[in-house]
Amino acid sequence: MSMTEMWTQLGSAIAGLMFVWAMYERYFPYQLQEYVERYCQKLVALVSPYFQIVFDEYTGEDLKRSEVYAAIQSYLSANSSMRAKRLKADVVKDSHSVLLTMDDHEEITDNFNGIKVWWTSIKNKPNKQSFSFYPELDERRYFKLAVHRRYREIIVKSYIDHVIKEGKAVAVKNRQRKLYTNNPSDNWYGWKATKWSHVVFEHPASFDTLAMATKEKEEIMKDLVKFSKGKSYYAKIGKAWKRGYLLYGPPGTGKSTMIAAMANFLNYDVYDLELTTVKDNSELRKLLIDTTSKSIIVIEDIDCSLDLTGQRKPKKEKEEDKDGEGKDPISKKKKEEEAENKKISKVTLSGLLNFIDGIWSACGGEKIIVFTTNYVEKLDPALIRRGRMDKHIEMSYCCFEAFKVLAQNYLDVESHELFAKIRNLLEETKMTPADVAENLMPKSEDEDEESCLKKLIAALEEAKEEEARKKSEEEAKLKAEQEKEREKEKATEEEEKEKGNGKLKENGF
Ligand SMILES: Nc1ncnc2c1ncn2[C@@H]1O[C@H](COP(=O)(O)OP(=O)(O)OP(=O)(O)O)[C@@H](O)[C@H]1O
Ligand SMILES: [Mg+2]
Repeated sequence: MSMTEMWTQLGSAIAGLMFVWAMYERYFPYQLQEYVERYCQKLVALVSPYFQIVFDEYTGEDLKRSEVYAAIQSYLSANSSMRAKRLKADVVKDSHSVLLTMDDHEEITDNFNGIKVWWTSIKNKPNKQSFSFYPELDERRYFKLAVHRRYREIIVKSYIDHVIKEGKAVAVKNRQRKLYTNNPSDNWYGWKATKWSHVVFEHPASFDTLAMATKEKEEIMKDLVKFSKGKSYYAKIGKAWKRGYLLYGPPGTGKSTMIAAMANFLNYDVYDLELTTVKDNSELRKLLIDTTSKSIIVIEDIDCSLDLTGQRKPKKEKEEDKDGEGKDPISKKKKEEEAENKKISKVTLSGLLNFIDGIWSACGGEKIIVFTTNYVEKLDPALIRRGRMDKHIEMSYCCFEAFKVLAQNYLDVESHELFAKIRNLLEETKMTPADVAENLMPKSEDEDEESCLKKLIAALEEAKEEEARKKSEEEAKLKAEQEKEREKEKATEEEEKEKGNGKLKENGF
Protein backbone atom coordinates (compact mmCIF):
# COMPACT_ATOMS: atom_id res chain seq x y z
CA MET A 1 0.00 0.00 0.00
CA SER A 2 1.39 3.36 -0.95
CA MET A 3 1.81 6.17 1.56
CA THR A 4 -0.96 8.24 -0.02
CA GLU A 5 -3.40 5.33 0.13
CA MET A 6 -2.54 4.74 3.76
CA TRP A 7 -3.21 8.39 4.63
CA THR A 8 -6.49 8.33 2.69
CA GLN A 9 -7.65 5.22 4.56
CA LEU A 10 -6.62 6.68 7.88
CA GLY A 11 -8.49 9.88 7.01
CA SER A 12 -11.65 7.97 6.13
CA ALA A 13 -11.37 5.88 9.30
CA ILE A 14 -11.15 9.05 11.42
CA ALA A 15 -14.01 10.66 9.50
CA GLY A 16 -16.07 7.47 10.06
CA LEU A 17 -15.35 7.50 13.79
CA MET A 18 -16.25 11.17 14.00
CA PHE A 19 -19.52 10.49 12.21
CA VAL A 20 -20.39 7.67 14.62
CA TRP A 21 -19.52 9.93 17.58
CA ALA A 22 -21.63 12.79 16.20
CA MET A 23 -24.59 10.39 15.69
CA TYR A 24 -24.11 9.05 19.21
CA GLU A 25 -24.10 12.58 20.69
CA ARG A 26 -27.06 13.69 18.60
CA TYR A 27 -29.45 10.72 18.69
CA PHE A 28 -28.53 8.68 21.70
CA PRO A 29 -30.66 9.83 24.70
CA TYR A 30 -28.63 12.09 26.99
CA GLN A 31 -29.37 10.09 30.18
CA LEU A 32 -28.21 6.90 28.48
CA GLN A 33 -25.05 8.63 27.27
CA GLU A 34 -24.21 9.42 30.89
CA TYR A 35 -24.75 5.77 31.89
CA VAL A 36 -22.65 4.45 29.04
CA GLU A 37 -19.78 6.84 29.80
CA ARG A 38 -19.89 6.17 33.54
CA TYR A 39 -19.83 2.39 33.12
CA CYS A 40 -17.13 2.57 30.47
CA GLN A 41 -15.00 4.59 32.89
CA LYS A 42 -15.63 2.06 35.69
CA LEU A 43 -14.71 -0.80 33.39
CA VAL A 44 -11.52 0.92 32.32
CA ALA A 45 -10.60 1.72 35.95
CA LEU A 46 -11.15 -1.93 36.88
CA VAL A 47 -8.77 -3.33 34.31
CA SER A 48 -6.34 -0.42 34.06
CA PRO A 49 -3.08 -0.67 36.00
CA TYR A 50 -3.24 3.07 36.45
CA PHE A 51 -4.66 4.99 39.35
CA GLN A 52 -6.22 8.46 38.90
CA ILE A 53 -6.88 11.51 41.03
CA VAL A 54 -9.05 14.40 39.90
CA PHE A 55 -8.64 18.00 41.08
CA ASP A 56 -11.68 20.18 40.37
CA GLU A 57 -11.43 23.91 39.75
CA TYR A 58 -14.40 24.72 41.94
CA THR A 59 -15.03 22.97 45.23
CA GLY A 60 -17.24 23.07 48.29
CA GLU A 61 -20.85 24.03 48.66
CA ASP A 62 -20.18 27.66 47.88
CA LEU A 63 -18.12 26.64 44.85
CA LYS A 64 -15.02 28.57 45.74
CA ARG A 65 -12.10 28.36 43.36
CA SER A 66 -9.90 25.61 44.72
CA GLU A 67 -6.49 26.70 45.98
CA VAL A 68 -5.13 23.26 45.15
CA TYR A 69 -6.31 23.58 41.54
CA ALA A 70 -4.66 27.02 41.30
CA ALA A 71 -1.40 25.67 42.75
CA ILE A 72 -1.39 22.71 40.35
CA GLN A 73 -2.07 25.07 37.46
CA SER A 74 0.93 27.20 38.42
CA TYR A 75 3.12 24.14 38.89
CA LEU A 76 2.13 22.71 35.53
CA SER A 77 2.50 26.04 33.76
CA ALA A 78 6.08 26.27 35.03
CA ASN A 79 6.77 22.68 33.97
CA SER A 80 4.68 22.36 30.85
CA SER A 81 5.96 25.25 28.77
CA MET A 82 8.84 23.15 27.46
CA ARG A 83 6.88 19.91 27.08
CA ALA A 84 3.25 20.47 26.13
CA LYS A 85 2.38 20.93 22.49
CA ARG A 86 -0.55 23.30 23.00
CA LEU A 87 -0.32 26.13 25.46
CA LYS A 88 -2.54 29.03 26.46
CA ALA A 89 -0.93 32.44 26.85
CA ASP A 90 -1.87 34.97 29.49
CA VAL A 91 -0.26 38.35 30.13
CA VAL A 92 1.04 38.82 33.66
CA LYS A 93 3.27 40.97 35.84
CA ASP A 94 2.79 44.61 34.89
CA SER A 95 1.68 43.50 31.41
CA HIS A 96 5.30 42.79 30.51
CA SER A 97 5.59 39.03 30.50
CA VAL A 98 3.51 36.16 29.18
CA LEU A 99 2.48 33.21 31.30
CA LEU A 100 2.02 29.96 29.42
CA THR A 101 -0.39 27.37 30.77
CA MET A 102 -1.53 23.99 29.49
CA ASP A 103 -4.36 24.21 27.00
CA ASP A 104 -7.58 22.25 27.58
CA HIS A 105 -7.31 18.48 26.95
CA GLU A 106 -3.54 18.67 26.78
CA GLU A 107 -1.45 16.01 28.49
CA ILE A 108 2.06 16.28 29.90
CA THR A 109 4.25 13.96 31.88
CA ASP A 110 6.22 14.74 35.00
CA ASN A 111 8.90 12.84 36.80
CA PHE A 112 9.08 12.49 40.57
CA ASN A 113 12.04 10.54 41.97
CA GLY A 114 12.07 8.42 38.83
CA ILE A 115 8.28 7.85 38.85
CA LYS A 116 6.44 8.90 35.73
CA VAL A 117 3.10 10.67 36.17
CA TRP A 118 0.63 11.99 33.61
CA TRP A 119 -1.30 15.22 34.01
CA THR A 120 -4.26 16.07 31.77
CA SER A 121 -6.21 19.31 31.82
CA ILE A 122 -9.85 18.62 31.07
CA LYS A 123 -12.81 20.82 30.30
CA ASN A 124 -16.24 19.19 30.17
CA LYS A 125 -18.77 20.92 28.00
CA PRO A 126 -22.05 21.99 29.62
CA ASN A 127 -25.02 19.72 29.14
CA LYS A 128 -26.84 21.19 26.13
CA GLN A 129 -30.11 19.41 26.81
CA SER A 130 -30.73 20.73 30.27
CA PHE A 131 -31.45 24.32 31.18
CA SER A 132 -29.22 26.08 33.67
CA PHE A 133 -29.26 29.53 35.25
CA TYR A 134 -25.48 29.49 35.38
CA PRO A 135 -24.24 27.68 32.26
CA GLU A 136 -20.62 28.48 33.15
CA LEU A 137 -21.03 26.39 36.28
CA ASP A 138 -21.76 23.30 34.19
CA GLU A 139 -18.48 23.80 32.35
CA ARG A 140 -16.37 21.67 34.65
CA ARG A 141 -12.63 22.04 34.52
CA TYR A 142 -10.27 19.73 36.30
CA PHE A 143 -6.80 18.25 36.28
CA LYS A 144 -6.43 14.51 36.14
CA LEU A 145 -3.36 12.91 37.59
CA ALA A 146 -2.59 9.35 36.49
CA VAL A 147 0.16 7.10 37.79
CA HIS A 148 0.85 3.40 38.03
CA ARG A 149 -0.95 1.76 40.96
CA ARG A 150 2.24 0.56 42.50
CA TYR A 151 3.29 4.16 43.26
CA ARG A 152 -0.03 5.14 44.75
CA GLU A 153 1.31 5.67 48.29
CA ILE A 154 4.31 7.78 47.43
CA ILE A 155 2.25 9.94 45.08
CA VAL A 156 -0.49 10.54 47.65
CA LYS A 157 1.93 11.10 50.51
CA SER A 158 4.68 13.16 48.91
CA TYR A 159 4.19 14.10 45.28
CA ILE A 160 0.96 16.07 45.68
CA ASP A 161 2.41 18.05 48.58
CA HIS A 162 5.47 18.76 46.48
CA VAL A 163 3.33 19.98 43.56
CA ILE A 164 1.22 22.26 45.76
CA LYS A 165 4.24 23.75 47.52
CA GLU A 166 6.12 24.37 44.30
CA GLY A 167 2.98 25.66 42.60
CA LYS A 168 2.35 28.19 45.34
CA ALA A 169 5.94 29.41 45.12
CA VAL A 170 5.61 29.83 41.35
CA ALA A 171 2.32 31.69 41.82
CA VAL A 172 3.90 34.11 44.28
CA LYS A 173 6.74 34.74 41.84
CA ASN A 174 4.47 35.33 38.86
CA ARG A 175 1.55 36.93 40.52
CA GLN A 176 0.28 40.30 39.54
CA ARG A 177 -0.59 42.08 42.72
CA LYS A 178 -4.14 43.27 43.19
CA LEU A 179 -5.98 46.08 44.85
CA TYR A 180 -9.34 44.87 46.14
CA THR A 181 -12.41 46.80 47.25
CA ASN A 182 -15.43 45.24 48.90
CA ASN A 183 -18.69 44.94 46.95
CA PRO A 184 -22.01 45.74 48.64
CA SER A 185 -23.57 42.49 49.83
CA ASP A 186 -26.41 42.79 47.28
CA ASN A 187 -23.83 41.74 44.67
CA TRP A 188 -22.52 38.73 46.60
CA TYR A 189 -24.77 36.11 45.10
CA GLY A 190 -24.98 34.34 41.77
CA TRP A 191 -22.38 32.64 39.68
CA LYS A 192 -18.96 34.28 39.78
CA ALA A 193 -20.28 36.83 42.29
CA THR A 194 -17.50 37.92 44.58
CA LYS A 195 -17.29 39.86 47.77
CA TRP A 196 -14.27 41.77 46.52
CA SER A 197 -13.63 43.41 43.15
CA HIS A 198 -10.08 43.96 42.08
CA VAL A 199 -7.86 45.94 39.79
CA VAL A 200 -4.15 45.50 39.20
CA PHE A 201 -2.14 47.17 41.94
CA GLU A 202 0.43 49.41 40.27
CA HIS A 203 1.13 52.15 42.79
CA PRO A 204 4.68 53.44 42.27
CA ALA A 205 5.31 54.41 45.93
CA SER A 206 8.29 52.86 47.65
CA PHE A 207 10.19 53.40 50.88
CA ASP A 208 12.93 55.09 48.83
CA THR A 209 10.53 57.79 47.69
CA LEU A 210 8.61 58.05 50.97
CA ALA A 211 9.51 61.25 52.75
CA MET A 212 10.00 60.74 56.48
CA ALA A 213 12.79 60.64 59.08
CA THR A 214 15.32 57.97 58.07
CA LYS A 215 15.47 56.32 61.48
CA GLU A 216 11.71 55.83 61.68
CA LYS A 217 11.58 54.60 58.10
CA GLU A 218 14.27 52.00 58.73
CA GLU A 219 12.54 50.88 61.89
CA ILE A 220 9.29 50.30 59.98
CA MET A 221 11.07 48.40 57.22
CA LYS A 222 12.80 46.19 59.79
CA ASP A 223 9.50 45.55 61.49
CA LEU A 224 7.91 44.51 58.20
CA VAL A 225 10.75 42.18 57.30
CA LYS A 226 10.61 40.59 60.75
CA PHE A 227 6.89 40.06 60.34
CA SER A 228 7.09 38.56 56.87
CA LYS A 229 9.75 36.09 57.95
CA GLY A 230 8.09 35.33 61.24
CA LYS A 231 5.97 32.27 60.44
CA SER A 232 7.70 29.98 62.90
CA TYR A 233 8.05 32.75 65.49
CA TYR A 234 4.30 33.43 65.48
CA ALA A 235 3.64 29.69 65.66
CA LYS A 236 6.01 29.42 68.64
CA ILE A 237 4.38 32.19 70.64
CA GLY A 238 0.91 30.91 69.76
CA LYS A 239 -0.28 34.03 67.96
CA ALA A 240 -2.06 34.35 64.63
CA TRP A 241 0.38 35.50 61.97
CA LYS A 242 -0.84 39.05 61.61
CA ARG A 243 0.21 42.53 62.60
CA GLY A 244 -1.74 45.74 63.06
CA TYR A 245 -0.49 49.19 62.17
CA LEU A 246 -2.14 52.47 63.03
CA LEU A 247 -1.07 55.38 60.82
CA TYR A 248 -2.15 58.73 62.14
CA GLY A 249 -1.46 62.32 61.24
CA PRO A 250 -2.88 65.32 59.40
CA PRO A 251 -4.09 65.04 55.78
CA GLY A 252 -1.33 64.95 53.19
CA THR A 253 1.39 63.50 55.40
CA GLY A 254 1.71 60.27 53.43
CA LYS A 255 -0.45 57.69 55.23
CA SER A 256 -1.92 56.23 52.05
CA THR A 257 1.46 56.51 50.33
CA MET A 258 3.00 54.54 53.19
CA ILE A 259 0.46 51.71 52.72
CA ALA A 260 1.33 51.50 49.02
CA ALA A 261 5.03 51.50 49.89
CA MET A 262 4.46 48.68 52.42
CA ALA A 263 2.57 46.60 49.83
CA ASN A 264 5.31 47.11 47.25
CA PHE A 265 8.03 46.36 49.78
CA LEU A 266 6.47 43.07 50.92
CA ASN A 267 4.91 42.16 47.58
CA TYR A 268 1.46 41.87 49.19
CA ASP A 269 -2.05 42.46 47.82
CA VAL A 270 -4.10 45.32 49.25
CA TYR A 271 -7.70 44.99 50.46
CA ASP A 272 -9.20 48.46 50.81
CA LEU A 273 -12.16 47.84 53.10
CA GLU A 274 -14.91 50.45 52.91
CA LEU A 275 -16.74 49.90 56.20
CA THR A 276 -19.71 52.09 55.33
CA THR A 277 -20.92 49.57 52.75
CA VAL A 278 -20.72 46.63 55.18
CA LYS A 279 -24.14 45.96 56.69
CA ASP A 280 -23.24 44.11 59.86
CA ASN A 281 -20.62 42.18 61.80
CA SER A 282 -21.35 38.91 60.07
CA GLU A 283 -20.77 40.52 56.66
CA LEU A 284 -17.52 41.88 57.98
CA ARG A 285 -16.48 38.38 59.04
CA LYS A 286 -17.37 36.95 55.64
CA LEU A 287 -15.28 39.60 53.94
CA LEU A 288 -12.31 38.77 56.14
CA ILE A 289 -12.57 35.05 55.44
CA ASP A 290 -12.53 35.85 51.74
CA THR A 291 -9.15 37.62 51.86
CA THR A 292 -6.02 35.80 50.81
CA SER A 293 -2.74 35.38 52.61
CA LYS A 294 0.10 37.88 52.00
CA SER A 295 -2.19 40.84 52.04
CA ILE A 296 -2.69 44.21 53.69
CA ILE A 297 -6.23 44.95 54.83
CA VAL A 298 -6.75 48.68 54.98
CA ILE A 299 -9.45 50.67 56.73
CA GLU A 300 -8.88 54.33 55.91
CA ASP A 301 -10.20 57.16 58.08
CA ILE A 302 -11.43 54.80 60.74
CA ASP A 303 -12.85 57.69 62.80
CA CYS A 304 -15.17 58.59 59.90
CA SER A 305 -16.18 55.04 59.02
CA LEU A 306 -17.24 53.91 62.43
CA ASP A 307 -18.77 55.91 65.21
CA LEU A 308 -17.40 54.21 68.26
CA THR A 309 -20.80 53.93 69.85
CA GLY A 310 -21.72 51.60 67.02
CA GLN A 311 -23.52 54.17 64.87
CA ARG A 312 -21.60 54.47 61.68
CA LYS A 313 -21.35 57.57 59.59
CA PRO A 314 -20.43 57.53 55.88
CA LYS A 315 -17.36 59.60 55.05
CA LYS A 316 -19.13 61.85 52.57
CA GLU A 317 -21.75 62.90 55.05
CA LYS A 318 -19.09 63.83 57.51
CA GLU A 319 -17.31 66.00 54.95
CA GLU A 320 -20.56 67.75 54.06
CA ASP A 321 -21.19 68.52 57.70
CA LYS A 322 -17.78 70.08 57.94
CA ASP A 323 -18.17 72.23 54.86
CA GLY A 324 -21.61 73.41 55.83
CA GLU A 325 -22.94 71.94 52.61
CA GLY A 326 -25.87 69.62 52.34
CA LYS A 327 -28.41 72.33 53.05
CA ASP A 328 -29.88 72.34 49.53
CA PRO A 329 -32.91 70.09 48.96
CA ILE A 330 -31.02 67.50 46.84
CA SER A 331 -28.29 66.83 49.35
CA LYS A 332 -30.88 66.96 52.15
CA LYS A 333 -32.81 64.17 50.42
CA LYS A 334 -29.59 62.25 49.88
CA LYS A 335 -28.78 62.61 53.54
CA GLU A 336 -32.16 61.29 54.51
CA GLU A 337 -31.62 58.27 52.25
CA GLU A 338 -28.21 57.67 53.75
CA ALA A 339 -29.68 57.93 57.24
CA GLU A 340 -32.23 55.32 56.19
CA ASN A 341 -29.45 53.02 54.94
CA LYS A 342 -27.55 53.57 58.13
CA LYS A 343 -30.41 52.11 60.13
CA ILE A 344 -29.71 48.74 58.55
CA SER A 345 -25.91 49.08 58.80
CA LYS A 346 -24.77 47.73 62.09
CA VAL A 347 -21.02 47.15 62.21
CA THR A 348 -20.13 47.73 65.83
CA LEU A 349 -16.88 48.38 67.61
CA SER A 350 -16.93 44.89 69.08
CA GLY A 351 -17.52 43.48 65.59
CA LEU A 352 -14.49 45.36 64.37
CA LEU A 353 -12.40 44.19 67.31
CA ASN A 354 -13.38 40.61 66.53
CA PHE A 355 -12.47 41.26 62.93
CA ILE A 356 -9.00 42.31 64.03
CA ASP A 357 -8.12 39.82 66.71
CA GLY A 358 -11.01 37.44 67.16
CA ILE A 359 -10.76 33.80 66.33
CA TRP A 360 -11.75 34.56 62.73
CA SER A 361 -8.74 36.70 62.07
CA ALA A 362 -6.54 33.62 62.36
CA CYS A 363 -7.68 32.26 59.00
CA GLY A 364 -5.39 32.57 56.04
CA GLY A 365 -2.27 33.78 57.84
CA GLU A 366 0.30 36.43 56.95
CA LYS A 367 -1.94 39.45 57.03
CA ILE A 368 -1.30 43.04 57.96
CA ILE A 369 -4.17 45.26 59.07
CA VAL A 370 -3.71 49.01 58.70
CA PHE A 371 -5.95 51.72 60.08
CA THR A 372 -5.50 55.35 59.18
CA THR A 373 -6.92 58.37 60.91
CA ASN A 374 -6.46 62.12 61.07
CA TYR A 375 -7.66 62.20 64.68
CA VAL A 376 -5.98 59.55 66.81
CA GLU A 377 -7.40 61.06 70.00
CA LYS A 378 -10.94 60.29 68.82
CA LEU A 379 -10.35 56.54 68.67
CA ASP A 380 -11.47 54.19 71.38
CA PRO A 381 -8.45 52.94 73.36
CA ALA A 382 -9.82 49.39 73.01
CA LEU A 383 -9.39 49.65 69.27
CA ILE A 384 -5.82 50.79 69.25
CA ARG A 385 -4.35 48.97 72.23
CA ARG A 386 -1.10 47.10 71.53
CA GLY A 387 -1.81 43.59 70.37
CA ARG A 388 -4.58 44.90 68.14
CA MET A 389 -2.71 47.78 66.61
CA ASP A 390 0.81 46.60 67.37
CA LYS A 391 2.60 49.60 65.94
CA HIS A 392 1.46 53.19 66.02
CA ILE A 393 3.14 55.36 63.41
CA GLU A 394 2.78 59.11 63.46
CA MET A 395 2.94 60.64 60.00
CA SER A 396 3.77 64.22 60.73
CA TYR A 397 4.62 67.53 59.12
CA CYS A 398 7.63 67.65 56.85
CA CYS A 399 10.98 67.57 58.63
CA PHE A 400 14.31 68.38 56.96
CA GLU A 401 15.15 64.72 56.34
CA ALA A 402 11.79 64.20 54.66
CA PHE A 403 12.33 67.34 52.58
CA LYS A 404 15.67 65.96 51.37
CA VAL A 405 13.92 62.83 50.08
CA LEU A 406 11.36 64.98 48.26
CA ALA A 407 14.08 67.23 46.79
CA GLN A 408 15.81 64.12 45.51
CA ASN A 409 12.53 62.71 44.10
CA TYR A 410 11.28 65.86 42.44
CA LEU A 411 14.44 67.81 41.52
CA ASP A 412 17.27 65.26 41.66
CA VAL A 413 19.09 67.52 44.10
CA GLU A 414 21.06 66.15 47.02
CA SER A 415 22.31 69.42 48.45
CA HIS A 416 22.04 73.11 47.67
CA GLU A 417 22.98 76.36 49.36
CA LEU A 418 19.28 77.10 49.92
CA PHE A 419 18.87 73.93 52.00
CA ALA A 420 20.07 75.65 55.20
CA LYS A 421 17.36 78.28 54.93
CA ILE A 422 14.73 75.64 54.20
CA ARG A 423 15.91 73.65 57.21
CA ASN A 424 15.38 76.65 59.51
CA LEU A 425 12.00 77.41 58.03
CA LEU A 426 10.85 73.78 58.38
CA GLU A 427 11.82 73.88 62.05
CA GLU A 428 9.80 77.04 62.56
CA THR A 429 6.67 76.20 60.60
CA LYS A 430 4.42 73.27 59.81
CA MET A 431 3.95 72.13 56.23
CA THR A 432 2.77 68.71 55.08
CA PRO A 433 4.97 66.66 52.74
CA ALA A 434 2.12 66.91 50.17
CA ASP A 435 2.41 70.74 50.19
CA VAL A 436 6.21 70.65 50.10
CA ALA A 437 6.05 68.26 47.16
CA GLU A 438 3.57 70.47 45.35
CA ASN A 439 5.91 73.47 45.69
CA LEU A 440 8.94 71.49 44.60
CA MET A 441 7.34 70.22 41.43
CA PRO A 442 8.48 72.24 38.40
CA LYS A 443 5.43 73.75 36.71
CA SER A 444 7.12 74.42 33.37
CA GLU A 445 10.19 73.31 31.45
CA ASP A 446 12.18 76.49 32.20
CA GLU A 447 11.72 76.21 35.95
CA ASP A 448 15.07 75.04 37.32
CA GLU A 449 15.84 73.56 40.72
CA GLU A 450 16.76 76.91 42.24
CA SER A 451 13.48 78.56 41.30
CA CYS A 452 11.57 75.57 42.68
CA LEU A 453 13.48 75.79 45.96
CA LYS A 454 12.81 79.53 46.08
CA LYS A 455 9.12 78.84 45.46
CA LEU A 456 9.15 76.52 48.45
CA ILE A 457 10.93 79.12 50.60
CA ALA A 458 8.30 81.72 49.67
CA ALA A 459 5.52 79.26 50.55
CA LEU A 460 7.18 78.38 53.85
CA GLU A 461 7.58 82.06 54.72
CA GLU A 462 3.96 82.69 53.87
CA ALA A 463 2.91 79.70 56.02
CA LYS A 464 5.06 81.04 58.85
CA GLU A 465 3.43 84.49 58.65
CA GLU A 466 0.00 82.90 58.47
CA GLU A 467 0.77 80.82 61.55
CA ALA A 468 2.02 83.91 63.42
CA ARG A 469 -1.10 85.85 62.37
CA LYS A 470 -3.38 83.02 63.50
CA LYS A 471 -1.49 82.71 66.74
CA SER A 472 -1.81 86.42 67.54
CA GLU A 473 -5.49 86.33 66.55
CA GLU A 474 -6.07 83.40 68.86
CA GLU A 475 -4.17 85.14 71.65
CA ALA A 476 -6.26 88.28 71.14
CA LYS A 477 -9.42 86.18 71.15
CA LEU A 478 -8.36 84.40 74.32
CA LYS A 479 -7.49 87.73 75.95
CA ALA A 480 -10.87 89.17 74.98
CA GLU A 481 -12.65 86.11 76.39
CA GLN A 482 -10.67 86.33 79.62
CA GLU A 483 -11.48 90.05 79.84
CA LYS A 484 -15.17 89.29 79.29
CA GLU A 485 -15.05 86.60 81.95
CA ARG A 486 -13.37 88.96 84.39
CA GLU A 487 -15.99 91.66 83.73
CA LYS A 488 -18.75 89.13 84.24
CA GLU A 489 -17.24 88.05 87.55
CA LYS A 490 -16.87 91.69 88.59
CA ALA A 491 -20.53 92.36 87.71
CA THR A 492 -21.76 89.35 89.75
CA GLU A 493 -19.55 90.41 92.66
CA GLU A 494 -21.03 93.89 92.59
CA GLU A 495 -24.53 92.50 92.24
CA GLU A 496 -24.01 90.29 95.28
CA LYS A 497 -22.52 93.19 97.18
CA GLU A 498 -25.57 95.28 96.38
CA LYS A 499 -27.88 92.47 97.39
CA GLY A 500 -25.98 92.24 100.68
CA ASN A 501 -26.29 96.01 101.23
CA GLY A 502 -30.04 95.81 100.46
CA LYS A 503 -30.53 93.08 103.08
CA LEU A 504 -28.62 95.10 105.69
CA LYS A 505 -30.86 98.11 104.98
CA GLU A 506 -33.98 95.90 105.21
CA ASN A 507 -32.84 94.69 108.60
CA GLY A 508 -32.41 98.33 109.72
CA PHE A 509 -28.62 98.53 109.82
N1 LIG B 1 5.63 61.32 53.29
C1 LIG B 1 5.44 61.47 51.98
N2 LIG B 1 6.37 61.05 51.10
C2 LIG B 1 6.19 61.21 49.78
N3 LIG B 1 5.12 61.80 49.23
C3 LIG B 1 4.17 62.25 50.05
C4 LIG B 1 4.29 62.11 51.47
N4 LIG B 1 3.19 62.65 52.03
C5 LIG B 1 2.44 63.08 51.04
N5 LIG B 1 3.01 62.86 49.85
C6 LIG B 1 2.45 63.24 48.54
O1 LIG B 1 1.20 63.85 48.79
C7 LIG B 1 0.12 63.13 48.22
C8 LIG B 1 -0.94 62.89 49.30
O2 LIG B 1 -0.43 62.00 50.28
P1 LIG B 1 -1.30 60.83 50.94
O3 LIG B 1 -2.52 60.57 50.15
O4 LIG B 1 -0.41 59.69 51.21
O5 LIG B 1 -1.71 61.55 52.29
P2 LIG B 1 -2.58 61.00 53.49
O6 LIG B 1 -1.79 61.15 54.72
O7 LIG B 1 -3.09 59.65 53.16
O8 LIG B 1 -3.78 62.05 53.51
P3 LIG B 1 -5.30 61.83 54.02
O9 LIG B 1 -5.26 61.86 55.51
O10 LIG B 1 -6.02 63.01 53.46
O11 LIG B 1 -5.77 60.55 53.46
C9 LIG B 1 0.69 61.84 47.70
O12 LIG B 1 0.23 61.58 46.42
C10 LIG B 1 2.19 62.04 47.68
O13 LIG B 1 2.60 62.38 46.38
MG1 LIG C 1 -4.99 58.88 52.73
